[in-house]
Amino acid sequence: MFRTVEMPIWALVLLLVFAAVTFASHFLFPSVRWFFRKRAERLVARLNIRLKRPIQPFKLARRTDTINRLIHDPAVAQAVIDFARERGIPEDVAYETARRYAREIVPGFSALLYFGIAMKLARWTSRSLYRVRVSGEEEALAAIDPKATVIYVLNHRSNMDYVLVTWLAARQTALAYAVGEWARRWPLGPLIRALGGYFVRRKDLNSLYRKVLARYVQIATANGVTQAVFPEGRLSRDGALQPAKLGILSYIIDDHDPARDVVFVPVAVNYERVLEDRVLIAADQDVTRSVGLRWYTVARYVWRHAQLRLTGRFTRFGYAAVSFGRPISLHRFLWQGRTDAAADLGTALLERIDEVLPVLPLALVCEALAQGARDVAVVAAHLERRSEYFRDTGHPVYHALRAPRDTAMVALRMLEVRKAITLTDDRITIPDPWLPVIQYYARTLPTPEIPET
Ligand SMILES: CCCCCCCCCCCCCCCC(=O)SCCNC(=O)CCNC(=O)[C@H](O)C(C)(C)COP(=O)(O)OP(=O)(O)OC[C@H]1O[C@@H](n2cnc3c(N)ncnc32)[C@H](O)[C@@H]1OP(=O)(O)O
Ligand SMILES: O=P(O)(O)OC[C@H](O)CO
Repeated sequence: MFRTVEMPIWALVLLLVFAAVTFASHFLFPSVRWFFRKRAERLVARLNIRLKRPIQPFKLARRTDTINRLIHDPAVAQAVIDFARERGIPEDVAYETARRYAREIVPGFSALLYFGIAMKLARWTSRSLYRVRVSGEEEALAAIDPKATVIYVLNHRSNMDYVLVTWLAARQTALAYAVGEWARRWPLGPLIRALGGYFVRRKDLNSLYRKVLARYVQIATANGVTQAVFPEGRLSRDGALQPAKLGILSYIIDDHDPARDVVFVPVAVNYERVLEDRVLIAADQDVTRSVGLRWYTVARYVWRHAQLRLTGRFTRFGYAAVSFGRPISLHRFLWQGRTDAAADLGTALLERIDEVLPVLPLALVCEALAQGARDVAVVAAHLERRSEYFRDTGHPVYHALRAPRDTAMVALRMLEVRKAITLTDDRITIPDPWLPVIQYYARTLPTPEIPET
């Protein structure tokens, strides 16, 4: 018992490492986890007093519990059996596939990360890049039944959309986004999950995957989780609004329980400078239409941006405007009787986004240029006329300065800084490679009304 034992140093080190790991996993990690859990619970309790729409217990459940709940859902269990039969594979293999899908989809949520860090970062990023303007938020949200599940429905212009809108919504609630498979890569994947985003695949979908995704969306909706969806399903490549993808909307409709209404809040976003504009335009001209954004392109951009800031040469990218439209109550929408509710809802939501799409000076200037104006006075006259028109049709119209010529000049200077135009006295020249950019911004204006014949 008390005899001395000799052992090589490497074996002693190994022994100590094992002992340390065992100690940490049995005593330290649980208490550290418990410590953070307690802190998070206290934070959630405080937040839920302040937030208009408190964070739902479902969102705070442990990720493994939600995954188990999802794969033991009766509809998923049936889909597992059907999938196994369809593919001629054993049921336990199909079951494992369903579990893999559930693990891929289900998020966790860290209130500490979301409200403590991400929202501060989102506010700083939004404000330091843009002059942020918001309209219609109070009116849109005031009349919504507090028991209803709210789904924010946004047009997709830029990766800034969710940064901006999540920060703006943080006074009301935490948003859970449907996030494309592009963000599954490390380190984005775990980060987005911890911010409550659930992953969706946009291609290679099979019946089992669809069922797992559909049930996740339905269970979250039934449990009151406030969500955010980009119905266009991807970034607009040409600046115009795209037709709605109906997947998520149809899942929500299919499981609608009149006892808990679902209210869709249209949110329209526009920028005077979309950070990815040229990448999107290039994607629009590519056969695959995929965005060729590489990490080193982003790193180079961030580096140049940092240089501009450090040398005090950075000026903000003009306006970023967010506007809230008229909400749609699903209960009332379905009550009106529909043959294709998903298609009708998708169209109605995009129309309501279009209805409140913010009108920014740079877009009006680009519209004039795209129509052939090459003189500052003509551009200014166009801006004045079109601003009035859009104001009359109920769109939020933003002007930095009152005089149309001054407003037009601010936008023209922004284009000049990018070398998208040259200004000689009052004459404007557009180098050919920049024409698509001018047309892109012109298309960010609300959809022109089709004249009656
Ligand atoms: C600095 C600090 C930052 C802080 C910040 C914090 C925020 C931290 C979060 C990050 C946030 C990131 C945010 C990323 C933003 C994106 O990644 S956007 C891209 C991902 N999101 C989306 O795509 C959402 C909208 N998309 C959908 O709903 C898609 O439809 C789906 C679900 C992905 C499926 O894809 P799909 O197959 O292309 O879908 P679709 O053609 O619409 O049809 C699917 C189903 O719809 C149904 N359907 C279709 N048409 C109809 C119809 N007419 N009637 C009835 N049903 C129909 C059917 O059930 C159909 O299934 P089948 O019966 O054919 O099998
Ligand atoms: O536009 P995509 O298809 O590249 O999807 C990327 C995401 O929508 C960006 O948020």
